[in-house]
Amino acid sequence: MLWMPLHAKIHRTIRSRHLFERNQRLLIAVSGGQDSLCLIKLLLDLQSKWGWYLGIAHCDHRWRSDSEANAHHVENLAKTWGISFYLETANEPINSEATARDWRYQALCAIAQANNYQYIVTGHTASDRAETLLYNLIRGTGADGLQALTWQRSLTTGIMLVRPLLEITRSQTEQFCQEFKLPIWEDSTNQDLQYSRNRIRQEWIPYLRENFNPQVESALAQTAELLQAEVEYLEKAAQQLREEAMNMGHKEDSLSSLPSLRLNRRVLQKAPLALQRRVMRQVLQQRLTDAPSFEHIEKLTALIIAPNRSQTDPFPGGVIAQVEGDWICFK
Ligand SMILES: Nc1ncnc2c1ncn2[C@@H]1O[C@H](COP(=O)(O)OP(=O)(O)OP(=O)(O)O)[C@@H](O)[C@H]1O
Repeated sequence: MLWMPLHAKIHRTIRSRHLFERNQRLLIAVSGGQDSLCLIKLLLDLQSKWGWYLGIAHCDHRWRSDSEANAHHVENLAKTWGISFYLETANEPINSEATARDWRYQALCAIAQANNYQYIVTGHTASDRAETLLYNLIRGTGADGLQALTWQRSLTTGIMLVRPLLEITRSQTEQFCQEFKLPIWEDSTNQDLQYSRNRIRQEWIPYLRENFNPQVESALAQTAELLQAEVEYLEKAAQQLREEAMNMGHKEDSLSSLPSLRLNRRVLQKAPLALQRRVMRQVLQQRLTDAPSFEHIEKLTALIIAPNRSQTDPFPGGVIAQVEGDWICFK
């Protein structure tokens, strides 16, 4: 077998980041595009060293007219390689990117659960990470959005999503596919510039590459990597602070199943603004059905030093927060 630098790199990444152990069952999400083909070929070539059992899952969103042919194409590849193949087909065509993603992860989890896989593996690359970072930068998400795509994430109990290609760029996966003559299924919608994701990929990144930094994708992916560790650290610190601020403030509310909540202002006043904001966001995340907005978090954070009896406007769902001496109370 031809062993390329990419094989060695992925082998090292998997080992050093503890992405998988030996003899595990891995379900590989294969669209048929260059990234997931590169992924499955790399894992197949490493399979004997690690003793994995590999399966391929494909999701047919029925979005494109060639989607059924695409699914057959992936199925045939699985047959050629002698790997189990699982197909989920949407009941009706899904034509929005966000809905397609949600449905896809649900479908992949269902396949994994039914067939006893603990890992779902996708072909997201450093280029995807760079694009996600830029996309979230212009939406104003802060560090949490800029950490853009993590190596591992729990999807549901007992099932992890793992992305081993986060340090490999799209031009590397393309070159790898050419080298091994892997039959890439070209996704026609990737050319469609009505999707902001495609405009970032086809217009913004090339502009940055040509005018600012030839390695811009790796540079942005590296930024995401640094931010990931920082976000993790800050979230843990905020969680500890929240627990400290809630201490003794935790009393059962007889009218609701949620414990009524109060936060101690003296504890919060000693903390840096970065943690104050994170505590407030965590609290709101638990209380609101939608993700809390920047304004919601700022209003609540302002109560930490506001005069007694100050209060916020109602949050969606009607809850308000009010200062009662040393406490911020939620009603
Ligand atoms: N229809 C699908 N069926 C199975 N897995 C998918 C499907 N679409 C995407 N994935 C998985 O999600 C990853 C990221 O998907 P995304 O749509 O961002 O990229 P893509 O352009 O489809 O990537 P690729 O080059 O692998 O096709 C893919 O690498 C693949 O692992």
